[in-house]
Amino acid sequence: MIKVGIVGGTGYTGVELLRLLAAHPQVEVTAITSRSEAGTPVAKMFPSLRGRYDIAFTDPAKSPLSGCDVVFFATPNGVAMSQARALLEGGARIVDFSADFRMKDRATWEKWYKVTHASPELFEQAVYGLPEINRERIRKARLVANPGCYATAIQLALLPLVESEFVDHAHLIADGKSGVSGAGRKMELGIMYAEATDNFKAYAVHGHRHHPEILESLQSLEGASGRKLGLTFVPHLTPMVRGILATVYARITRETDFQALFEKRFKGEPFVDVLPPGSEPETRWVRGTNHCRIAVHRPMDGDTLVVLAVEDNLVKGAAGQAIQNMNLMFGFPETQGIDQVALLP
Ligand SMILES: NC(=O)C1=CN([C@@H]2O[C@H](COP(=O)(O)OP(=O)(O)OC[C@H]3O[C@@H](n4cnc5c(N)ncnc54)[C@H](OP(=O)(O)O)[C@@H]3O)[C@@H](O)[C@H]2O)C=CC1
Ligand SMILES: CC(=O)N[C@@H](CCC(=O)OP(=O)(O)O)C(=O)O
Repeated sequence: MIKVGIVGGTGYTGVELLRLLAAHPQVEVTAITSRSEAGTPVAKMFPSLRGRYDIAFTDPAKSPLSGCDVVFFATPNGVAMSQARALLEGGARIVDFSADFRMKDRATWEKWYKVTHASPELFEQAVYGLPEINRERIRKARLVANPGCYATAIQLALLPLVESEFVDHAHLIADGKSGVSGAGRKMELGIMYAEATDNFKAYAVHGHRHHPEILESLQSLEGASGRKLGLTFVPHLTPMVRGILATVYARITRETDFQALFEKRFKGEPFVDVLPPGSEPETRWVRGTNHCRIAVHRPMDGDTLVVLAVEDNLVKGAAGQAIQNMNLMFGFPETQGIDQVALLP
């Protein structure tokens, strides 16, 4: 049994982490922080967790995390980078949901996040937490940077293509559609019910912060070395609560069996499911689960490959992937606590 601390337990990814950890047999959640709800019992704020958690939210300023084996930061950008060092020195391992440690090129990171990084040495040491590319490094890591939700779906859809030589790597296109929970649990005009429901829009078309994250990570793959990748990424907000559908387009330059390429790449991956030919995946096929389901298409037998990937932004895109990383870091079975089946309808 390991002791778990959560910073930011009242947000969407924090409460999703609590839901999933409630079913994990090898963890005890000993501290959950919130500045706004300090003192409130967890089960009072989230009655769905009644009978599962017998503790209250604690003010993070009261150092409730000492003695934890692992601390999850389910907090906005900027929090983990100023608190990680002390926790690591105290012996904890960290999984950060935010973007604080996701990249290696600090100048590019600072340009996108418009701050100077508070822990440059940890920025270098952190391991990017996408198990499908970094499993062995994650096992040994003390600090894991959980990828962004768009970044997870889009990279999984692109991995077999970027690692091989069958498409034009300079002109890849990724179209991302996200549910509103992707924006977090906060008051903001654009995500209010009357603004986001019965509506559909693109945003951050000029540039989204997951774009450099995706490019840097894919560029670092062994199979991609030396080749310059070009990606156009356009995110969209859809009137659903959870889920991401990523549609990726690539121009075919050499013939191969693309279905077989994807099946081979993800064979044995517990959370990536390459669907049978002709499938058109729906976000509800993965809702509440840690799966990313992928379909490979070649419309009209033409020269453009279309890859569809669905994930739950709060699970494989955040809390579930964080637990997958924790399982790897602590030598637990990789699927422990995160082998749920989606709820239909
Ligand atoms: N939503 C999603 O689908 C995804 C989110 N992420 C990332 O995960 C992180 C959390 O996202 P999400 O759950 O949506 O965010 P929310 O806005 O829903 O929740 C943020 C949480 O952090 C706490 N918090 C805020 N500021 C601070 C602070 N300065 N110090 C300590 N705690 C703080 C809040 O509680 P309180 O204010 O009471 O302290 C709250 O519990 C973000 O970095 C986000 O980018 C990553 C992938 C997907
Ligand atoms: C719908 C929506 O608003 N989604 C968020 C992405 C959430 C996420 O994963 O972003 P981080 O990099 O901050 O962790 C966005 O586009 O900003």
